[in-house]
Amino acid sequence: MLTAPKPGFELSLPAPAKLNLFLHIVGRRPDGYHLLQTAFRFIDFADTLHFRLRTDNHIRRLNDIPGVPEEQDLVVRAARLLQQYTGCRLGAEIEIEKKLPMGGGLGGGSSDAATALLALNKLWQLNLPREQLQEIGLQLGADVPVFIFGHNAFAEGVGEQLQEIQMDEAWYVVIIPPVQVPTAKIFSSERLTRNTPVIKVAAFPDAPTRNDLQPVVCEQYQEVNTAIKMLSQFGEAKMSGSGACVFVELKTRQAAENVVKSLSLEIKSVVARGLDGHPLLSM
Ligand SMILES: C[C@@](CO)(OP(=O)(O)O)[C@H](O)COP(=O)(O)OP(=O)(O)OC[C@H]1O[C@@H](n2ccc(N)nc2=O)[C@H](O)[C@@H]1O
Ligand SMILES: Nc1ncnc2c1ncn2[C@@H]1O[C@H](COP(=O)(O)OP(=O)(O)O)[C@@H](O)[C@H]1O
Repeated sequence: MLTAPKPGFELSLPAPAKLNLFLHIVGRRPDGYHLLQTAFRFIDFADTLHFRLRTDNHIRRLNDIPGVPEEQDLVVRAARLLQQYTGCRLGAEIEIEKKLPMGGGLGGGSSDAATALLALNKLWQLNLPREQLQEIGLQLGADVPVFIFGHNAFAEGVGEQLQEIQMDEAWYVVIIPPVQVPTAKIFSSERLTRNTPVIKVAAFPDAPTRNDLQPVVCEQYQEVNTAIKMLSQFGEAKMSGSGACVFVELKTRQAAENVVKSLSLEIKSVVARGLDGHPLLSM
């Protein structure tokens, strides 16, 4: 998955999506953030980021992303935070080839930020260890650390306490409903249950699991409800994260492609392979 840099750039790197194979809300912190348990799996559906070194300290995003002003982009914020944290006086120009849906529950923005931290750590020759990059990443969002950790993981806390888990080969059909779900809105719902009993990591994947955010999202977004119903014909369909994307697991690529063929042409979907780890794990 690692490719030669695009001409004119020093580095071109993937930022893969994640699926939450389950997501239990087990409590709430005094600051309002939710304690959860989840299993993160990386898939081969990804954005691509291109990095060019600047010898001044400017950080520039080269392309427009509708709905995300440059200053709010998690990639730009990650780069600035890394500069602040290390005192580094170098800068970068960054192009983001966006494929992952926004507000999709696939962690696209978080993954872009994690790839930026890993890339700039190299480009600026900072040599920070991954654990330190994970701490910096956590300041940008609860989902950022796992993309730096790099292993498929069982996660606790707000998603930052990570244990590597091995996962079997699997293929996924992911439906991308035509809606964006704001994560904060779902977490603040009165209808959300916050008392699912804690499970042990060893209980996964055999223990019965679910996504506690799913009923709340399905109630508010009919498009997500419909996608779950459609995929339920083929297996246990679940929503990823706070939605809107919905997925079902299949054993082979062929089986996944057959599911896609049987869906109406109006339904936006992708077939993705479950990865053994993040493509930048060995970086
Ligand atoms: C739900 C999950 C599951 O992996 O994924 P997504 O649907 O976003 O992909 C994550 O927990 C999301 O992580 P992330 O998207 O990084 O969330 P953040 O930016 O940190 O938080 C956005 C908002 O969601 C709420 N939030 C988030 C995480 C958490 N454990 N408890 C919360 O209550 C907070 O209101 C926060 O202001
Ligand atoms: N580089 C980026 N890519 C996508 N979204 C970004 C980015 N930077 C900031 N955001 C903001 O983060 C929000 C959540 O995006 P994303 O992480 O892709 O979805 P989710 O959290 O549902 O998995 C977007 O709606 C957008 O406002």
